[in-house]
Amino acid sequence: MSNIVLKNVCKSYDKEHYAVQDFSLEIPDREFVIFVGPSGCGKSTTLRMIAGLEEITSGELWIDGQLCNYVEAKDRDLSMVFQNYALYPNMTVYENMAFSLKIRKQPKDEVDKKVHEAAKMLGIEHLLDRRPAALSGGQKQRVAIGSAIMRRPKAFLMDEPLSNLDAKLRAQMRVELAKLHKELKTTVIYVTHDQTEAMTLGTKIIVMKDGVVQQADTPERIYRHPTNKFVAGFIGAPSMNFMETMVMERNGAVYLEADGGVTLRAKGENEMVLRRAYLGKMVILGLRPEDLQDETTASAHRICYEENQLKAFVDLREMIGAEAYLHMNTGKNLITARVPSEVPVTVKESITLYADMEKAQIFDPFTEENILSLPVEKEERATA
Ligand SMILES: Nc1ncnc2c1ncn2[C@@H]1O[C@H](COP(=O)(O)OP(=O)(O)OP(=O)(O)O)[C@@H](O)[C@H]1O
Repeated sequence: MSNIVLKNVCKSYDKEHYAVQDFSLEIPDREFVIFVGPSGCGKSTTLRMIAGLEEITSGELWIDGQLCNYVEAKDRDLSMVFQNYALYPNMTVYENMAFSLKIRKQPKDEVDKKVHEAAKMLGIEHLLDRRPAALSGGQKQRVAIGSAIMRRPKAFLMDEPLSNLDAKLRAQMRVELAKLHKELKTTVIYVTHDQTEAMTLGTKIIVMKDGVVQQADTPERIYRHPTNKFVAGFIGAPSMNFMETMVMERNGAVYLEADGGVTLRAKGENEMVLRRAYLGKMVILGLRPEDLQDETTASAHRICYEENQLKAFVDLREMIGAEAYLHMNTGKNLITARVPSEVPVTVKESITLYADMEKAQIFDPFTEENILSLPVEKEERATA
């Protein structure tokens, strides 16, 4: 069992800027936590502080109930996997994997058993006699992971372990890491800037920007209930569409009006909040590409109404396989829809799309916060 807690952890390298600011998080045992965010947002620094490779400027790090700020890296019982493999070039795969157990003076036959078990799990048994120079990138990464899992540490810390691999290998290793996590039943803290890795591997995702945590949540909630416009735009590919819209009330219903004659009716909790706080004001409407559908798909999803349709002109059609991305403009706004590739529309044609307004996200134009995350609304809904 291991439990890792960070309390208001800060890191500043130069006394003027914070690389990490006020980072608080509780990581229960067996969680697969992902730190994700753009380059320079503080992901690796946070991981390195947990590992003990970087000093904590202020705040507290607790591992299994022990304050660890000043505990040396080697005494924290954590195992780290780096992007650049960190293998000993003059040792064979077997020797690399056995190394951490040998220096702990474990019996030879036990070491041998563990190496073979891990090699089998990772599909590298046939490579045990080779040296790292004779391995491909994917094989080296498997060996690095194999070396890390020889011991059963309190947690595995992984810093972009798959970023040197090509797209196909990365996808394959992603699946293997997910399986490994299930088998090893150990906490993993994993740094990436790849949001597909974040969404598929994480049980919890921490989205960071400029050293500050923006949202710490499950992949589903990060995707469907982003706390602000940054998280909404960062997670999801193609990115969420954003449109500046004016909030209007007509015949008792609340509508969002954008340039180019776009008028969409607000639904659910969004409607409630817009009516109370935003009538006659601007807001930013966010719609994921898959929540803009052609007529046939919209009918199947029962979202085919006049009050949520918009006409757009197709600038580019990208064929992906089962789906196509339509890059369009509605006058002022550029938007992307993800539709079945059979939808018969080509470049320079216009198409009518239906927005699934139940799934729309709406952001305050000044704070860029999701209007459903505003404190006043939280209070009111909590007491409703
Ligand atoms: N040793 C250092 N000295 C000074 N500044 C540093 C040092 N290491 C990192 N930084 C700064 O701290 C900030 C966070 O860096 P960090 O490496 O944690 O970002 P990251 O999110 O992991 O980025 P990337 O995805 O590019 O690896 C950056 O502004 C970086 O320039």
